[in-house]
Amino acid sequence: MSEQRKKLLEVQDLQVTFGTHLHPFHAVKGVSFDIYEGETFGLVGESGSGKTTIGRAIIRINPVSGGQVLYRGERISGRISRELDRKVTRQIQMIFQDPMASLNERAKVDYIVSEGLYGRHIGEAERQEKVAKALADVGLLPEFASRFPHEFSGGQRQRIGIARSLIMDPDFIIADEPISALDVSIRAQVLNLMSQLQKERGLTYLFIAHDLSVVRFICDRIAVIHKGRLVELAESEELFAHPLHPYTRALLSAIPLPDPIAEKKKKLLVYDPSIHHYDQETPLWQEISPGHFLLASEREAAEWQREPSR
Ligand SMILES: Nc1ncnc2c1ncn2[C@@H]1O[C@H](COP(=O)(O)OP(=O)(O)OP(=O)(O)O)[C@@H](O)[C@H]1O
Repeated sequence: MSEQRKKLLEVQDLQVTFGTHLHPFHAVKGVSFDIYEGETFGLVGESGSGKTTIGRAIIRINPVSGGQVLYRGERISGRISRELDRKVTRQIQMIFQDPMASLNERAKVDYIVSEGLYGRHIGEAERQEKVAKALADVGLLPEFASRFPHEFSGGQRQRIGIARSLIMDPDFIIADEPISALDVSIRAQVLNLMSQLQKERGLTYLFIAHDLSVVRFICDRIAVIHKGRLVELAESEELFAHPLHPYTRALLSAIPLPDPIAEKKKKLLVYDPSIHHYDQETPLWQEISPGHFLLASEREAAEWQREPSR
Protein backbone atom coordinates (compact mmCIF):
# COMPACT_ATOMS: atom_id res chain seq x y z
CA MET A 1 0.00 0.00 0.00
CA SER A 2 2.60 2.49 1.18
CA GLU A 3 4.99 1.57 -1.60
CA GLN A 4 2.75 3.22 -4.22
CA ARG A 5 2.68 6.47 -2.29
CA LYS A 6 5.25 9.21 -2.62
CA LYS A 7 8.10 9.32 -0.14
CA LEU A 8 7.99 12.52 1.88
CA LEU A 9 10.90 11.85 4.21
CA GLU A 10 13.87 9.52 3.89
CA VAL A 11 16.06 8.91 6.91
CA GLN A 12 19.19 7.11 5.74
CA ASP A 13 21.68 5.55 8.14
CA LEU A 14 21.15 8.43 10.58
CA GLN A 15 23.70 8.78 13.35
CA VAL A 16 23.70 11.31 16.16
CA THR A 17 26.60 11.45 18.58
CA PHE A 18 26.79 13.65 21.67
CA GLY A 19 29.69 14.25 24.02
CA THR A 20 33.29 14.83 23.14
CA HIS A 21 35.68 13.22 20.71
CA LEU A 22 37.24 11.31 23.61
CA HIS A 23 33.95 10.44 25.30
CA PRO A 24 31.34 10.13 22.56
CA PHE A 25 27.81 9.00 23.29
CA HIS A 26 26.12 7.43 20.29
CA ALA A 27 22.44 8.28 20.81
CA VAL A 28 21.32 7.23 17.31
CA LYS A 29 23.22 4.44 15.57
CA GLY A 30 22.45 4.11 11.88
CA VAL A 31 18.67 4.42 11.74
CA SER A 32 16.91 4.23 8.35
CA PHE A 33 13.23 4.56 7.43
CA ASP A 34 10.98 6.29 4.90
CA ILE A 35 7.76 8.15 5.60
CA TYR A 36 5.13 8.36 2.86
CA GLU A 37 2.89 11.33 2.14
CA GLY A 38 -0.27 11.30 4.23
CA GLU A 39 0.74 8.49 6.56
CA THR A 40 1.17 8.46 10.31
CA PHE A 41 4.47 6.83 11.15
CA GLY A 42 5.06 5.81 14.76
CA LEU A 43 8.43 5.85 16.49
CA VAL A 44 8.22 3.82 19.67
CA GLY A 45 10.70 2.89 22.38
CA GLU A 46 11.34 3.36 26.05
CA SER A 47 12.66 6.56 27.56
CA GLY A 48 16.21 7.33 26.44
CA SER A 49 16.09 5.08 23.34
CA GLY A 50 16.73 8.02 21.00
CA LYS A 51 13.28 8.86 19.60
CA THR A 52 13.34 12.58 20.39
CA THR A 53 16.92 12.82 19.16
CA ILE A 54 15.80 11.41 15.79
CA GLY A 55 12.91 13.91 15.62
CA ARG A 56 15.19 16.79 16.52
CA ALA A 57 17.74 15.68 13.92
CA ILE A 58 15.05 15.66 11.22
CA ILE A 59 13.94 19.16 12.17
CA ARG A 60 17.60 20.29 12.20
CA ILE A 61 17.82 21.07 15.93
CA ASN A 62 20.30 18.24 16.57
CA PRO A 63 23.35 18.03 14.32
CA VAL A 64 23.68 14.83 12.32
CA SER A 65 26.97 12.95 12.80
CA GLY A 66 26.44 10.48 9.96
CA GLY A 67 23.94 9.49 7.30
CA GLN A 68 21.42 11.92 5.88
CA VAL A 69 17.81 13.06 5.85
CA LEU A 70 15.97 13.76 2.59
CA TYR A 71 12.71 15.71 2.40
CA ARG A 72 10.84 15.49 -0.90
CA GLY A 73 14.04 14.03 -2.35
CA GLU A 74 16.28 16.92 -1.24
CA ARG A 75 18.95 16.56 1.43
CA ILE A 76 17.99 18.67 4.45
CA SER A 77 20.64 17.48 6.92
CA GLY A 78 24.02 19.20 7.20
CA ARG A 79 24.68 22.44 5.34
CA ILE A 80 21.81 23.50 3.12
CA SER A 81 20.86 26.65 1.24
CA ARG A 82 19.03 29.44 3.06
CA GLU A 83 16.11 29.01 0.71
CA LEU A 84 15.77 25.29 1.50
CA ASP A 85 16.18 26.03 5.22
CA ARG A 86 13.27 28.49 5.04
CA LYS A 87 11.14 25.96 3.18
CA VAL A 88 11.90 23.18 5.66
CA THR A 89 11.37 25.46 8.67
CA ARG A 90 7.87 26.18 7.42
CA GLN A 91 6.87 22.78 6.09
CA ILE A 92 8.13 20.65 8.98
CA GLN A 93 6.70 21.53 12.38
CA MET A 94 7.07 19.92 15.78
CA ILE A 95 4.56 19.50 18.59
CA PHE A 96 6.15 18.96 21.97
CA GLN A 97 5.46 16.61 24.83
CA ASP A 98 4.71 18.88 27.72
CA PRO A 99 2.28 21.68 26.89
CA MET A 100 2.93 23.13 30.35
CA ALA A 101 6.62 23.60 29.63
CA SER A 102 6.69 24.25 25.89
CA LEU A 103 4.69 27.50 25.87
CA ASN A 104 6.27 30.78 26.88
CA GLU A 105 4.44 31.70 30.10
CA ARG A 106 5.07 35.41 29.70
CA ALA A 107 3.74 35.69 26.17
CA LYS A 108 0.10 35.97 25.15
CA VAL A 109 -1.38 33.20 23.03
CA ASP A 110 -1.51 35.66 20.15
CA TYR A 111 2.28 35.97 20.15
CA ILE A 112 2.94 32.27 20.85
CA VAL A 113 0.78 31.08 17.97
CA SER A 114 2.13 33.56 15.42
CA GLU A 115 5.81 33.56 16.46
CA GLY A 116 6.81 31.54 13.39
CA LEU A 117 5.34 34.21 11.11
CA TYR A 118 7.62 37.01 12.31
CA GLY A 119 10.02 38.13 9.62
CA ARG A 120 7.56 37.04 6.93
CA HIS A 121 6.41 40.58 6.06
CA ILE A 122 2.80 39.90 6.97
CA GLY A 123 0.53 42.83 7.85
CA GLU A 124 -0.98 43.06 11.32
CA ALA A 125 -4.56 42.42 10.13
CA GLU A 126 -3.49 39.34 8.20
CA ARG A 127 -1.50 38.06 11.18
CA GLN A 128 -4.50 38.40 13.50
CA GLU A 129 -6.70 36.70 10.97
CA LYS A 130 -4.26 33.78 10.74
CA VAL A 131 -4.13 33.49 14.55
CA ALA A 132 -7.94 33.42 14.77
CA LYS A 133 -8.12 30.80 12.01
CA ALA A 134 -5.43 28.61 13.64
CA LEU A 135 -7.23 28.81 17.00
CA ALA A 136 -10.56 27.96 15.35
CA ASP A 137 -8.92 25.00 13.58
CA VAL A 138 -8.01 23.49 16.95
CA GLY A 139 -11.39 24.28 18.52
CA LEU A 140 -10.39 27.39 20.52
CA LEU A 141 -12.17 30.73 20.61
CA PRO A 142 -10.60 33.79 18.92
CA GLU A 143 -10.71 35.78 22.18
CA PHE A 144 -8.25 33.30 23.71
CA ALA A 145 -5.57 35.12 21.70
CA SER A 146 -5.30 37.82 24.36
CA ARG A 147 -4.84 35.41 27.27
CA PHE A 148 -1.75 33.85 28.83
CA PRO A 149 -0.92 30.10 28.85
CA HIS A 150 -1.50 29.69 32.60
CA GLU A 151 -5.19 30.45 32.03
CA PHE A 152 -5.62 27.19 30.13
CA SER A 153 -5.91 23.48 30.94
CA GLY A 154 -3.33 20.95 29.69
CA GLY A 155 -5.52 19.89 26.76
CA GLN A 156 -6.15 23.50 25.73
CA ARG A 157 -2.43 24.24 25.95
CA GLN A 158 -1.66 21.32 23.68
CA ARG A 159 -4.25 22.72 21.26
CA ILE A 160 -2.38 26.04 21.39
CA GLY A 161 0.83 24.12 20.59
CA ILE A 162 -0.90 22.50 17.61
CA ALA A 163 -2.26 25.91 16.46
CA ARG A 164 1.32 27.26 16.59
CA SER A 165 2.33 24.52 14.11
CA LEU A 166 -0.74 24.87 11.89
CA ILE A 167 -0.30 28.59 11.35
CA MET A 168 2.81 27.76 9.30
CA ASP A 169 0.66 25.63 6.99
CA PRO A 170 2.95 22.60 7.33
CA ASP A 171 2.93 19.36 5.35
CA PHE A 172 4.72 17.29 7.94
CA ILE A 173 4.34 17.36 11.74
CA ILE A 174 6.61 15.63 14.22
CA ALA A 175 4.49 15.01 17.31
CA ASP A 176 6.80 14.18 20.21
CA GLU A 177 4.69 12.39 22.83
CA PRO A 178 1.90 14.93 22.32
CA ILE A 179 -0.52 13.32 24.76
CA SER A 180 1.64 11.64 27.39
CA ALA A 181 1.59 14.67 29.71
CA LEU A 182 -2.18 15.04 29.42
CA ASP A 183 -4.95 13.67 31.60
CA VAL A 184 -6.14 10.30 30.31
CA SER A 185 -9.65 11.78 29.89
CA ILE A 186 -8.54 14.33 27.30
CA ARG A 187 -5.96 12.26 25.41
CA ALA A 188 -8.56 10.91 22.97
CA GLN A 189 -9.76 14.46 22.19
CA VAL A 190 -6.28 15.56 21.17
CA LEU A 191 -5.73 12.39 19.10
CA ASN A 192 -9.10 12.91 17.39
CA LEU A 193 -8.19 16.50 16.64
CA MET A 194 -4.90 15.37 15.10
CA SER A 195 -6.67 12.76 12.94
CA GLN A 196 -9.26 15.28 11.82
CA LEU A 197 -6.56 17.82 10.87
CA GLN A 198 -4.73 15.11 8.96
CA LYS A 199 -7.82 14.32 6.90
CA GLU A 200 -8.62 17.98 6.22
CA ARG A 201 -5.09 19.03 5.31
CA GLY A 202 -3.46 15.85 4.07
CA LEU A 203 -0.84 16.10 6.82
CA THR A 204 1.89 13.53 7.36
CA TYR A 205 2.81 12.70 10.97
CA LEU A 206 5.83 11.28 12.69
CA PHE A 207 4.29 10.29 15.99
CA ILE A 208 6.75 9.63 18.83
CA ALA A 209 5.56 7.63 21.85
CA HIS A 210 6.93 5.34 24.52
CA ASP A 211 3.62 3.56 24.81
CA LEU A 212 2.67 1.17 22.00
CA SER A 213 -1.01 1.24 22.93
CA VAL A 214 -1.15 4.94 22.04
CA VAL A 215 0.19 4.48 18.53
CA ARG A 216 -1.68 1.28 17.71
CA PHE A 217 -4.79 2.85 16.24
CA ILE A 218 -3.45 6.06 14.80
CA CYS A 219 -0.28 4.86 13.08
CA ASP A 220 -0.14 3.20 9.69
CA ARG A 221 3.34 1.85 10.35
CA ILE A 222 5.42 1.62 13.50
CA ALA A 223 9.18 1.57 13.99
CA VAL A 224 10.55 0.27 17.28
CA ILE A 225 13.70 1.96 18.60
CA HIS A 226 15.96 0.28 21.12
CA LYS A 227 19.21 1.79 22.36
CA GLY A 228 19.55 4.09 19.36
CA ARG A 229 18.81 1.40 16.79
CA LEU A 230 15.69 0.63 14.81
CA VAL A 231 14.99 -3.01 15.68
CA GLU A 232 11.66 -3.65 13.98
CA LEU A 233 9.45 -1.91 11.43
CA ALA A 234 6.04 -3.08 10.22
CA GLU A 235 2.49 -1.99 9.49
CA SER A 236 0.68 -1.46 12.81
CA GLU A 237 -1.64 -4.45 12.56
CA GLU A 238 1.21 -6.71 11.51
CA LEU A 239 3.42 -5.51 14.37
CA PHE A 240 0.72 -6.19 16.93
CA ALA A 241 -0.23 -9.55 15.40
CA HIS A 242 3.31 -10.82 14.82
CA PRO A 243 5.88 -8.97 16.92
CA LEU A 244 9.24 -10.56 16.12
CA HIS A 245 11.90 -8.75 18.09
CA PRO A 246 12.05 -9.68 21.79
CA TYR A 247 12.17 -5.99 22.67
CA THR A 248 8.94 -5.33 20.73
CA ARG A 249 7.32 -8.28 22.50
CA ALA A 250 8.42 -6.88 25.84
CA LEU A 251 6.94 -3.48 24.96
CA LEU A 252 3.69 -5.17 23.94
CA SER A 253 3.54 -7.17 27.13
CA ALA A 254 3.61 -3.93 29.09
CA ILE A 255 0.42 -2.67 27.41
CA PRO A 256 -2.31 -2.59 30.03
CA LEU A 257 -5.22 -4.82 29.09
CA PRO A 258 -8.74 -3.51 29.73
CA ASP A 259 -9.92 -6.83 31.13
CA PRO A 260 -8.57 -7.35 34.71
CA ILE A 261 -8.83 -11.15 34.47
CA ALA A 262 -6.90 -11.20 31.22
CA GLU A 263 -4.42 -8.89 32.90
CA LYS A 264 -3.91 -11.39 35.71
CA LYS A 265 -3.50 -14.30 33.33
CA LYS A 266 -1.06 -12.38 31.17
CA LYS A 267 2.42 -13.77 31.29
CA LEU A 268 4.74 -10.82 31.52
CA LEU A 269 7.56 -11.12 29.06
CA VAL A 270 10.77 -9.81 30.45
CA TYR A 271 13.19 -8.56 27.87
CA ASP A 272 16.76 -9.61 28.39
CA PRO A 273 18.98 -6.97 26.76
CA SER A 274 22.04 -9.12 27.31
CA ILE A 275 21.12 -11.20 24.26
CA HIS A 276 21.43 -8.17 21.97
CA HIS A 277 25.00 -7.04 21.77
CA TYR A 278 24.62 -5.10 18.55
CA ASP A 279 27.91 -3.40 19.06
CA GLN A 280 29.75 -6.71 19.20
CA GLU A 281 27.96 -8.57 16.46
CA THR A 282 27.07 -7.29 13.03
CA PRO A 283 23.37 -6.46 13.10
CA LEU A 284 21.43 -7.53 10.04
CA TRP A 285 18.38 -5.79 8.68
CA GLN A 286 16.05 -8.32 7.13
CA GLU A 287 12.65 -8.25 5.48
CA ILE A 288 10.97 -11.19 7.21
CA SER A 289 7.63 -10.80 5.39
CA PRO A 290 6.50 -8.04 2.96
CA GLY A 291 6.98 -4.69 4.70
CA HIS A 292 8.00 -6.30 8.02
CA PHE A 293 11.64 -5.60 8.81
CA LEU A 294 13.73 -6.87 11.69
CA LEU A 295 17.15 -6.03 13.02
CA ALA A 296 18.85 -9.12 14.32
CA SER A 297 22.28 -10.23 15.34
CA GLU A 298 23.99 -12.76 13.04
CA ARG A 299 23.12 -15.52 15.46
CA GLU A 300 19.45 -14.62 15.51
CA ALA A 301 19.33 -14.09 11.75
CA ALA A 302 20.64 -17.63 11.23
CA GLU A 303 17.76 -18.85 13.37
CA TRP A 304 15.24 -16.85 11.33
CA GLN A 305 16.58 -18.43 8.16
CA ARG A 306 16.22 -21.90 9.62
CA GLU A 307 12.65 -21.14 10.68
CA PRO A 308 11.26 -18.77 8.02
CA SER A 309 7.64 -19.29 9.11
CA ARG A 310 8.26 -18.04 12.65
N1 LIG B 1 21.88 17.31 23.83
C1 LIG B 1 22.23 16.15 24.36
N2 LIG B 1 23.46 15.97 24.90
C2 LIG B 1 23.83 14.77 25.41
N3 LIG B 1 23.05 13.68 25.47
C3 LIG B 1 21.81 13.81 24.95
C4 LIG B 1 21.34 15.03 24.38
N4 LIG B 1 20.06 14.83 23.95
C5 LIG B 1 19.77 13.55 24.25
N5 LIG B 1 20.81 12.94 24.85
C6 LIG B 1 20.85 11.53 25.29
O1 LIG B 1 20.52 10.71 24.17
C7 LIG B 1 19.75 9.59 24.61
C8 LIG B 1 18.46 9.56 23.84
O2 LIG B 1 17.64 10.63 24.30
P1 LIG B 1 16.21 10.94 23.67
O3 LIG B 1 15.65 12.14 24.37
O4 LIG B 1 16.32 10.98 22.21
O5 LIG B 1 15.40 9.65 24.11
P2 LIG B 1 13.86 9.38 23.98
O6 LIG B 1 13.74 7.99 23.45
O7 LIG B 1 13.19 10.44 23.22
O8 LIG B 1 13.41 9.41 25.49
P3 LIG B 1 12.31 10.33 26.20
O9 LIG B 1 11.02 9.69 25.89
O10 LIG B 1 12.69 10.23 27.64
O11 LIG B 1 12.48 11.71 25.65
C9 LIG B 1 19.56 9.75 26.12
O12 LIG B 1 20.51 8.94 26.76
C10 LIG B 1 19.82 11.21 26.35
O13 LIG B 1 20.33 11.42 27.65
